[in-house]
Amino acid sequence: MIRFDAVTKRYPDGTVAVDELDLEAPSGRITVLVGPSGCGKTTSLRMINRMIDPTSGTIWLDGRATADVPPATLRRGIGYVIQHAGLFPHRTVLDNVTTVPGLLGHDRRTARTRAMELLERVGLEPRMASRYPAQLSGGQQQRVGVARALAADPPVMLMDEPFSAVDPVVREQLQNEFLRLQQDLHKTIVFVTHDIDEAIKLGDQVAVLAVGGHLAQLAAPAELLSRPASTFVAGFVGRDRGYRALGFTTGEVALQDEPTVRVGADVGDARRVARDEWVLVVDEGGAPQGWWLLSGDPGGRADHTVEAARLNLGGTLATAGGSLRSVLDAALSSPSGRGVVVDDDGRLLGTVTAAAVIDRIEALARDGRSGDTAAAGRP
Ligand SMILES: Nc1ncnc2c1ncn2[C@@H]1O[C@H](COP(=O)(O)OP(=O)(O)OP(=O)(O)O)[C@@H](O)[C@H]1O
Repeated sequence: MIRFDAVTKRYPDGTVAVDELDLEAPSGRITVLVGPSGCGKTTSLRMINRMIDPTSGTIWLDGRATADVPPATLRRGIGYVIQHAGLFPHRTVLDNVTTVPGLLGHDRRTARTRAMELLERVGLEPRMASRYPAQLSGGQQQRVGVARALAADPPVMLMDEPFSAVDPVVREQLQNEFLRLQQDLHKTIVFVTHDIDEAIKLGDQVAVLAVGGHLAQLAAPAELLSRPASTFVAGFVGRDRGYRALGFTTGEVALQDEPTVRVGADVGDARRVARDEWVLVVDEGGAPQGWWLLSGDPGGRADHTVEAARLNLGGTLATAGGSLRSVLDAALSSPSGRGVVVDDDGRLLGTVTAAAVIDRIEALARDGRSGDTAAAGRP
């Protein structure tokens, strides 16, 4: 665990970047520091590995005051990833990873094998190993940065805006892979971002800092969205937070039976079972394939069967036990107005209307709770 105890950083010019900060980052979890530009996120992060020393206060790492540990020793147990990855431009990808201090003590072959494993782990193909950083995309460079930080297998990782320099699609991929990696590795991570959506997606807990290095709120993402502690946090957390909070809320919504036909069925059969002009079409295994519009059927066609090519694929699928946000989205995006809910194997369980989801949300709100806001839940 990392603990900030009344930590203040005043720079020589008098700027107070961090002011009496008290904060705990639990072991094995992701703590995100988020806040507007200049609120002291980077300063706080760099005080953990002593790139910056606090003016006053103490930072504890697993019960030891970091001020008592020589910086080089401290940093062996702390990986550090920054924006643009900070790779050595004149070294290959492989050399960038093998030359970190944690691997230096090993013989060349061991270091190389470990580096190749790490590159694979972060999703890079072996052929990338001989390239130079400039020959990689921004996203690939960030992956190398993560691999390098993991090289010494440090229990702690500090990450300063590691995914900010890439486009939104790559960014989302990197975030998802990072979460998958953390499920295996259980590192103690302190992650800095200015992007509240990234904070909410990645953090087990989120610390919102205000300019001057004050802690405005420390809470799990769902709590931050549903109960911002001040107008500053509410403003920072931003619009749509009621809807986004649903991403952390699970709750049983009663499903209705949905009549279905198979791909290739006779349109007459579809008409017989249909509840309205939309019929849900499933495959042999009962997995939903799309919706068939009866009134859109030209009639009198020779084949006159339900064809896969003419299905409406507009609706998203929700998984039973998923968030109410995903169920509501399935309902709102369905051409029939009925959201399709499937089991973990993708087989149809039933459908649900947006009205039913809203009723459920209102009932939960009436009960004064926000469903099972699991700390581990992700939107
Ligand atoms: N070496 C320095 N000397 C003087 N002031 C500094 C120094 N480094 C940072 N600051 C100031 O300390 C405050 C906090 O800076 P810091 O970089 O920690 O903020 P940040 O939240 O990470 O900002 P950003 O999101 O813009 O990177 C800012 O007002 C900054 O100008």
